[in-house]
Amino acid sequence: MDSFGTRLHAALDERGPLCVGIDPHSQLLAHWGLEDDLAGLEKFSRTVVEALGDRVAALKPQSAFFERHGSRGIAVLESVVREARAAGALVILDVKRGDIGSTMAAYAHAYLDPTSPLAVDAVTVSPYLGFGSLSPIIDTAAAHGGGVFVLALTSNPEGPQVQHAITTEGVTVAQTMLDAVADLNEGAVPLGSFGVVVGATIGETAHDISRLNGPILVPGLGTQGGRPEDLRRIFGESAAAILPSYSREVLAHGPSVTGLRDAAGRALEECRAALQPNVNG
Ligand SMILES: O=c1ccn([C@@H]2O[C@H](COP(=O)(O)O)[C@@H](O)[C@H]2O)c(=O)[nH]1
Repeated sequence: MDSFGTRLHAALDERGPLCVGIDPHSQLLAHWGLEDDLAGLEKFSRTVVEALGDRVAALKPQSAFFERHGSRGIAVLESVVREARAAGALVILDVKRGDIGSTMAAYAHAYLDPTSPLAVDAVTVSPYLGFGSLSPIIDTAAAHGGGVFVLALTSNPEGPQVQHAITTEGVTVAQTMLDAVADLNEGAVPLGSFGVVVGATIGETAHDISRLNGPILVPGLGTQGGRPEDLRRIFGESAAAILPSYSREVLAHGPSVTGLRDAAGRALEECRAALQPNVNG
């Protein structure tokens, strides 16, 4: 199998820069006229896959909203992942795992070993037990063509307390993570499989992402206040492998399949326009 970086590069070319999150919030289930139960969870998630699985580059189920329904919620997540991948979307499981290395090896098996029932294309991980603790999941991704997105500069207002802290090397914690991911991607063509998460809400920061050679997953758009225009301002020339991600902003247009497709189409066109190279310099 091609590497995740290669598959994502092709998906961005073919389908454009958009990831849609599958976040079955109780409020969204109610808005769709569904009960906050297993049947509601299943109907909601399957409708998103039916509407968008054949057209967006990536779908990003948020594991928490499935976990809250217990083991049967996880079973729904398994089938949603299978259906989304069969429809041609890459699946990024937003699960933000981070633990000691030996436990990370078990998470790696759960999400990135193709023999696992919950195998996906890529996962989000938290590096705040130290970047080295991620080695087992990075190795598993490399062995099986999977991807890993490392939290660097998150979209929530509390993030800078940790991520902007200055390390003993005199750079921010976030810059340390950005540099460590860049090292993993060195020389990868057309795109490395190791990405970072950088929120669209981070505003002006002096972080350098230019060496990354990997994808940047960008949540925080729409409901959290980030706008497509922020993408070029934040990423500048590193805008080549940006994967903007919307959840509630698009999901609020269901349960109509057409409503979801139209909302995703608008988001895609706005992001595409914002990421277009500025020919006038
Ligand atoms: O920095 C981060 C990392 C992850 N997220 C996740 O993305 C979605 C955002 O949902 P919206 O409805 O588009 O606000 C959600 O699953 C978060 O857990 C993030 O927001 N910020």
